[in-house]
Amino acid sequence: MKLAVVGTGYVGLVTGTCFAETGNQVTCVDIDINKVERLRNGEIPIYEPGLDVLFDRNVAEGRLTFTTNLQEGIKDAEVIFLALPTPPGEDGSADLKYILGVANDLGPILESYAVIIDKSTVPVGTAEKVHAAIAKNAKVDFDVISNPEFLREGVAVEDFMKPDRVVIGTTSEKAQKVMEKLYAPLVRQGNPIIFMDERSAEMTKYAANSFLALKITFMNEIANLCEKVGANVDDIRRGIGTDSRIGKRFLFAGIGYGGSCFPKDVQALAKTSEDYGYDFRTLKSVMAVNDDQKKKLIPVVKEYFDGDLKDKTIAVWGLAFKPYTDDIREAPALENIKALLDAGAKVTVYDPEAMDNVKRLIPGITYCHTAYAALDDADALMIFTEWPQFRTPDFEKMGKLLKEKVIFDGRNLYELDQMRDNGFTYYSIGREALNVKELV
Ligand SMILES: NC(=O)c1ccc[n+]([C@@H]2O[C@H](COP(=O)([O-])OP(=O)(O)OC[C@H]3O[C@@H](n4cnc5c(N)ncnc54)[C@H](O)[C@@H]3O)[C@@H](O)[C@H]2O)c1
Ligand SMILES: O=c1ccn([C@@H]2O[C@H](COP(=O)(O)OP(=O)(O)O[C@H]3O[C@H](CO)[C@@H](O)[C@H](O)[C@H]3O)[C@@H](O)[C@H]2O)c(=O)[nH]1
Repeated sequence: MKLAVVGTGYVGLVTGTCFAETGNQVTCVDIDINKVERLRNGEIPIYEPGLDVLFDRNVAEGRLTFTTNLQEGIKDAEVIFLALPTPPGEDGSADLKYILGVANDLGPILESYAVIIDKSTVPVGTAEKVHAAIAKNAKVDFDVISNPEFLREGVAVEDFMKPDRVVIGTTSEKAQKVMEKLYAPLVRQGNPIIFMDERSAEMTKYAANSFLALKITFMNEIANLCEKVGANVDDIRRGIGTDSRIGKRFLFAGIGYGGSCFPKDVQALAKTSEDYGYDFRTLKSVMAVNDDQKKKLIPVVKEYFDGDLKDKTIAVWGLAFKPYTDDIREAPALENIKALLDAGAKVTVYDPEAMDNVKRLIPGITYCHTAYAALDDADALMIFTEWPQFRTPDFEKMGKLLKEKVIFDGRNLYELDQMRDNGFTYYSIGREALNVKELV
């Protein structure tokens, strides 16, 4: 099949590459000239494990090409994916200007029937809006359908190639047949394609992300309560996660959820609810609790240093919003680093992939080549991303480099006993009282 993918961010690039891998002819379109130039030169602008092998193969075999020209990109395409940004507008709703902008441009240049697919995360009713925008100037028949994407950054290729399910929102039988053919190679293991109407598919995506954000937030609140009552959230997680009705995944308490999706999608669903006159109380709580959770460790650090961080150097391990990505959108590390700087501290950081992205945003901090270099002469360590290389460090070396053997861990990387045995003062999330004076 001939496919066009408009937008070559995370989703567009993974969608294009994976569908080329399943034998389709794919042209990716982006307005960012530099990005298209880099892609044409064989350079992948994002860090995503496993993508490079598929990318190189499909470029080399001529199934994956790139252009900045929409008309050239969609020529003869039977399927056109819109994988464009939907950032939060000022009022929290998803901003549709990129999607509707491209939809307006598509009408006059469509030359034959095509299925136009909203791959971006878009609010209920968007397929109808995209249809109307194209129809204004279209001379040929077309369908607009919803096909939300559920991939996670860091494991995007696997999520895409072996999806738990594919959700397709369309009432057109013609479009349904095209989608069955396109997705056939990806649902071989028996995972279903679930067909529904466009509005339900659009809602499914927001419901999935909001439910996962709720699950994490609930565990973060259990963790906060554990600190008060003297219980350990790790045990609670094991104790409830083994109940198959609850499930083991997305129960890890920490420094709050971040990333390019959960924060904006929870906010957008809350805005949709407001627009339709529904008071979605759990969503409001999720947002408020997560905002507080992200800032949770700063008062603990301040109290440890008797309220004064001036002349203190805090080492930070982890900038990305989660491991295996260089994405720093809504990463808890950023807010915390700014709070440290505001309090007069110096900050030294290390992240295996995300430092270049942060350099553009936060000047005035020291970027180090290794995790240990960040500790040299620092007064304390804070951890914000659970990169595997942080899990089994050389504690003796850490103790020698740090001025004080104290760690504030937003990701619960280490066992409490292990840290006591190694002589560290160790604060984590939901495993013992965070009252500094009681612990020191
Ligand atoms: N990142 C994820 O893990 C993920 C997962 C599932 C769904 N989503 C959703 O998918 C959508 C895209 O997300 P993303 O993270 O890939 O976005 P992104 O910001 O990484 O990339 C979007 C791309 O679109 C390009 N673009 C903007 N306007 C354009 C235009 N007029 N023509 C062509 N290209 C244009 C940009 O240059 C950019 O390369 C969003 O709605 C997001 O919520 C993202
Ligand atoms: O038990 C957990 C699991 C995750 N997180 C945090 O939650 C955030 C999001 O993590 P994850 O869902 O793994 O990353 P994303 O790549 O943002 O993926 C989410 O957002 C995508 C964009 O919509 C969806 O496609 C995916 O299905 C959905 O998982 C990160 O800050 C994680 O640290 C926790 O705090 N505890």
